Amino acid sequence: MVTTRTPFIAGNWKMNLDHLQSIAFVQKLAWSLKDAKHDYASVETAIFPPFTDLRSVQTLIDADRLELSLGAQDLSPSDSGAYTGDISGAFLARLDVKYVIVGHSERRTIHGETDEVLAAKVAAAHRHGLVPVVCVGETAEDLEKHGPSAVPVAQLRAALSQVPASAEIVVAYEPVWAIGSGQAATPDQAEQVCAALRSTLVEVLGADAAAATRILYGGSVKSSNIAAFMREPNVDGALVGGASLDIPEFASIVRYQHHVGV
Ligand SMILES: O=C[C@H](O)COP(=O)(O)O
Repeated sequence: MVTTRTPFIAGNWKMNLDHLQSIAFVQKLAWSLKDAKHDYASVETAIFPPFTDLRSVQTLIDADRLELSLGAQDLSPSDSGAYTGDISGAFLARLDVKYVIVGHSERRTIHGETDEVLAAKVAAAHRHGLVPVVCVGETAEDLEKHGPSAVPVAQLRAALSQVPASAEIVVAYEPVWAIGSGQAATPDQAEQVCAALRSTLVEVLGADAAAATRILYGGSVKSSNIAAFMREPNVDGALVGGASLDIPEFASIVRYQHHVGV
């Protein structure tokens, strides 16, 4: 079976840009991509603003018919009730949010999220028709002790424990040591782990679902290294943090197909 996976470039704003800044930012990004005649069909482009920006950004996307996909940075494993500070997948779905990041290493380390919580969040996303972007990745210590693939593969298995083969997911391989460090993995390193993650998808979800699932690399992605990652057969896109907050830089990442030598 031949499956073509649409490349996916996602900007995770983390806790940056308030709701007013987000409007100006999205307008400028859209103009920049329009000026460059970006073909959204050839590279799906998504942004993941903070929760408080989602309504403003969704209204803008809707009013200006922008082809940007909207994502949220997290969701509650529960649907409603006494969970102070949590945001339900049902609320996100009402705002036309399509994707939701789960298991980002910053949630795992700062908020102590376990693989069990992550699996429950993946299930909650699917209950509300959201596509979870499941983040996995090893720390520098994991890398030294267990090699590159063991921890990301174990995290993926745990996250998939409640996923039916028919449900769409996106996987993001983000080595923790590469996030925000300026020291990206090499394309070879990324490919090695992404290939192991795809084999895991084959085992757990079956060959067809695995072939259709997009696997992203994340960790110090910039306009100068994106094209090399995208040449790898098992890397289908990128989850971009810091560089997604710089409009010319993010627009250049999104338009990697036009870089010289690609
Ligand atoms: O979600 C994005 C990642 O944490 C990567 O962040 P970074 O591009 O700033 O290294």
